[in-house]
Amino acid sequence: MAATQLVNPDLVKERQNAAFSPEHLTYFLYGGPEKTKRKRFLQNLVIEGVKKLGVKQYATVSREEQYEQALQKYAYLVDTERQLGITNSTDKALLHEAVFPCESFPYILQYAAFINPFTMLASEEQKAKWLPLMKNFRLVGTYAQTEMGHGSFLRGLETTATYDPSTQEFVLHSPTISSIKYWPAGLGKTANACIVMAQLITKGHNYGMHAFLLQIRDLDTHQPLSGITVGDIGSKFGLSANDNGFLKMDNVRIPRNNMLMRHSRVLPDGTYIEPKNDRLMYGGMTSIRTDVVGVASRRLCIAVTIAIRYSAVRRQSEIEPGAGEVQVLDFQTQQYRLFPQLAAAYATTFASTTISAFYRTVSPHIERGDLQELPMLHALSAGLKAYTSWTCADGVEVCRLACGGHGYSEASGLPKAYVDTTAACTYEGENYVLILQTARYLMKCCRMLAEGEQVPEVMDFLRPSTSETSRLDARLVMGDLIQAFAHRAARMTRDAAQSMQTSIVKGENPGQAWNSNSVQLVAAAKAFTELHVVRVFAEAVETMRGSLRHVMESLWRLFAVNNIVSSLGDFLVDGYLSTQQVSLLEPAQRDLLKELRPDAVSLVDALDFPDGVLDSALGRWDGQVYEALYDYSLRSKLNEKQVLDAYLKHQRPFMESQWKKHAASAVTSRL
Ligand SMILES: CCCCCCCC(=O)SCCNC(=O)CCNC(=O)[C@H](O)C(C)(C)COP(=O)(O)OP(=O)(O)OC[C@H]1O[C@@H](n2cnc3c(N)ncnc32)[C@H](O)[C@@H]1OP(=O)(O)O
Ligand SMILES: Cc1cc2nc3c(=O)[nH]c(=O)nc-3n(C[C@H](O)[C@H](O)[C@H](O)COP(=O)(O)OP(=O)(O)OC[C@H]3O[C@@H](n4cnc5c(N)ncnc54)[C@H](O)[C@@H]3O)c2cc1C
Repeated sequence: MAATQLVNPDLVKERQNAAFSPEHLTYFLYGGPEKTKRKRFLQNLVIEGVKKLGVKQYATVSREEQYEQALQKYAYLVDTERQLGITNSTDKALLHEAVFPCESFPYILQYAAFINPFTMLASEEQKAKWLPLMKNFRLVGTYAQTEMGHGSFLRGLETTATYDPSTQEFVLHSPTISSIKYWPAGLGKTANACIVMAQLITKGHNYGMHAFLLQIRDLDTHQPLSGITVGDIGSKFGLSANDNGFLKMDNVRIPRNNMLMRHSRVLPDGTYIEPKNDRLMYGGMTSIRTDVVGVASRRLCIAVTIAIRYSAVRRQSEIEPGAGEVQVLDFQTQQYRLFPQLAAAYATTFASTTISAFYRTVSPHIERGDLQELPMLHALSAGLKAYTSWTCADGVEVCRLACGGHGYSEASGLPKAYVDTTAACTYEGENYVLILQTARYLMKCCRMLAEGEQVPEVMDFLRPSTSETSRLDARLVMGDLIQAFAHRAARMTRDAAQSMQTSIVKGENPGQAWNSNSVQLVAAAKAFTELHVVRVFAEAVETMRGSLRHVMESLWRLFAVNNIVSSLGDFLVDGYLSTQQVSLLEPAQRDLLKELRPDAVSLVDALDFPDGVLDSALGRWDGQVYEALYDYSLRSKLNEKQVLDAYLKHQRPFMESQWKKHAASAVTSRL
């Protein structure tokens, strides 16, 4: 930040009073001083670069302009990446975040869900042929899986790819209205190609969902190809700059070699060669789910930075009559709403780092055909995607509400952060559907343990424990708190397994038993995922030292205590926590709020978002919120003219007609 920048005195004081060095925490988060320096260089570079493009603030332009600006910004982003020779995913993510702060963009799936799944599913020969075209944007693509009628239940997809051996082509077809591909990002207007997921039919047999590369538009004119009907699905709850699209295929013929043939193949005569494991087809989704954990977590980090800085600047009401108005952050209720979001922002940050690392470790094994860790990766990535997107979407909304009236203005940056985060609860697998996949894995581990088989180490919490009561006391020892989460997850998992068994004994088939116990199964899977998050947050804190360790341990404790208090029944039902132990928690929670209060602003400063990423009048580093809000309002499109055409067209005639009617009746009444 510029040294001469005029900073709100309350924020200056907050920063002076911190008990730890936020810079050290920033280094911890971004991998050390050098990497932090690089992060700042990259983000500031593109924030300045975008300003020079002359694009207008997201919230002040129409959907069509948002779309156009997003294309313009993306072209600038890719040029910059290429000029700087950037290829690693961390640098790329930082640049994307700075160019598209909490904003979607039409090319969002070019790498995430076009090039990546293609790389996983295509043969070496196919990669050699098409990857260069994809990487150089001759082919701009998306992932077309969801249909109007089916998104969750992939076996229900209706699009067919029927092999015709006489021409050695597949015929892609949308047989019904419900089979129209619907929702894929960038499909409406931007993509000229896509990966289409369709039911593969050869020699009269349906072999289930497979991936095909389909060109949908002419590479030069961009007109849709014959047999293709494609377009934008229309305005949505958010993500306005994205042209999520529909696609109808009317007997579109593609060469045999457009089926992605790394794992399964169709020979020229139509013979089907099976994959080693049909779950490999789902690999692309697992990769995106791990990314979504990070995306959601960054949104909450942004929201909590905005809300805490604003709460330190905003003064309203008195605590002691006559003593002057206080910073709203001094109200206990404000701390009670915001500090748990701050803790969750850090918790989900560490969860994201660890699931990405796990994915990077396991994916080369999967590539080599060793699928041993795949079920664990699937269960954990599905659970964390659901847990994090729920936690972060709810958290962003809490932050928005905690900013009072100004939180409702787009100038706060919070509405767009919310619509962007809540979308993550649905895309890449609806959260309930996904967390039930985690529950499926828990049930499998219970069975394995019952049969004396080995389970992965992370699932050891399911082994019967010697202690059925907690040792928790007023010191809130980290190990005791973690043990409480482990006990809850194990008990809820075993109870769900037991209920399933009871349903089966009563005569329900496995599907019915699953459905009649699914509320319990979801609760167990959430408890397991929360245990994981609590653990990885604790592991990160345990590597810290000194004053940083002290403050982060308090934040961790707040996360743990807050989550116990908000699901107290889970911990009390079997007497694991006593009422006496529980009675310690709420006072401890209040003490933690008080303890964290002086460090709150520095804890969000450490997240190190430049103003260009926050894109918020309320969350600015310098705290000059009223100037920024006023400036935003003056730039409203409605203020471009003093008297609008709409006044002449609708308002004045309406007022005149009302007045005339009223005057006439007044005259009549006088007669
Ligand atoms: C950054 C922003 C980007 C935004 C991009 C958004 C892009 C999108 O939204 S793309 C569309 C995403 N769509 C989805 O995620 C669809 C969700 N549905 C599914 O994944 C599946 O239909 C699912 C998993 C729910 C059920 O599949 P189904 O084959 O019926 O599974 P099911 O019978 O429950 O399980 C079969 C086996 O496969 C396993 N399995 C399922 N998925 C996976 C996977 N991804 N990896 C490994 N194993 C898997 C199950 O664990 C199960 O194993 P087991 O039999 O040993 O227990
Ligand atoms: C912003 C956005 C971007 C998207 N981008 C893409 C994209 O690029 N490519 C793409 O292919 N798709 C995309 N999608 C589609 C998305 O992946 C699906 O919408 C999502 O997987 C949910 O499927 P659905 O819409 O069929 O929901 P449904 O399954 O119809 O969900 C409706 C309700 O039924 C419940 N339900 C369904 N099945 C079960 C079950 N087995 N057990 C319990 N409850 C169940 C759900 O929990 C939910 O409450 C996008 C969606 C959005 C909103």
